[in-house]
Amino acid sequence: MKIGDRDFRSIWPREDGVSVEIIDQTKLPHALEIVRLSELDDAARAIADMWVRGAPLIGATAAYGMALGLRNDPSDAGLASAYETLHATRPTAINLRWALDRVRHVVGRLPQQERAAAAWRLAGEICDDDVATNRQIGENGLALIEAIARGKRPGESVNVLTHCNAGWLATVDWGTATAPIYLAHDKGIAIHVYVDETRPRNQGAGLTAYELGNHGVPHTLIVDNAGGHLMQHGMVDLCIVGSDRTTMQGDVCNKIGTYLKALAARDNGVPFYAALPVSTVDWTVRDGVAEIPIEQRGGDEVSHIVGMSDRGVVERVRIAPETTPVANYAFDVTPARLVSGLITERGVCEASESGLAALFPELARKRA
Ligand SMILES: CSC[C@@H](O)[C@@H](O)C(=O)COP(=O)(O)O
Repeated sequence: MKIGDRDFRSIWPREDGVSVEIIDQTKLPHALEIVRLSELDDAARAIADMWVRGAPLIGATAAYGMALGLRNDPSDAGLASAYETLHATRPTAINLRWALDRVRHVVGRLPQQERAAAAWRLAGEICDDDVATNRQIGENGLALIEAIARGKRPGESVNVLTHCNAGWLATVDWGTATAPIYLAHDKGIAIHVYVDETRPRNQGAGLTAYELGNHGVPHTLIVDNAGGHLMQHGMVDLCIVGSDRTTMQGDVCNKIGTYLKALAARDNGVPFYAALPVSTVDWTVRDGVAEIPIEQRGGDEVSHIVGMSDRGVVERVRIAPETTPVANYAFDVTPARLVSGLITERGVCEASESGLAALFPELARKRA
């Protein structure tokens, strides 16, 4: 996707063939800073400190991290240690484990001298596949938007609400929740997006609004608590969110606050979809509420806000008393019963075990 005149992916290999570059997303939307990752620890830090974030991009970065680690130590111990270092960075997004398992499975069988190059090639394939997958998710989700657009009067927009950033910055390109939006907009369908700010890290305000703005998609930033009100007043036609881990029965784990949007959507008859690649499905987990580990992050993210002052300086300010105890749950689980459907690369299915199994029989069978 474009930033200004330049086409970007969210991660790309450098021509030197020994390092990758990423956009430091903690600096957006105020500054576009590109960071080079040359070592395993660089990749681990980029994920843990959320220079890169979003489930598919975490996986892609981890795959490159394995290649960088194996370059220094291709032994079995080096492979295991790279896996563990990267796996420990963030607990909830399953794409991390998916990418690490894939690399370990492929390179673990190779002679040590071939491992780093093979991991590097595989990381590139994971990135390319992610782009194609998201584009396909976009095509499949586009049909939902087109169906709503057909019922609109001339000049009326389809209003979509999204939470957090499941855009191209969360993937390698296109995004999951945003891919259908970008395709609809590019096709000339009048579409408008309500963007939840997504406290505490404000990925909606800082990243989704930035992306949509760069692509020329009409959008409005709202506070996290506004969604229910908008839905009550018929201002939202469709909710589309991403997912960090979806269980085999269709429970959707995503950024904290997603569940409340789904409840409001159900109460107001608004369709609520999650868009995700199959790499986000955890076939080992059935009940998301009981089984998915929810990341808890530092209290500073809640007790402070970061933004650019009118003087053009990025500042961090406290909004709660110094002694106030803080809890910072980063994700929640929306039970499948509240999800209208899952938009995947193979089509849209019911959020249920049978729905997922119908689209991905080979994976459902393997895990049964
Ligand atoms: C297309 S990715 C979907 C999710 O990863 C996204 O909605 C999300 O919750 C990201 O959380 P983050 O904590 O910014 O990594």
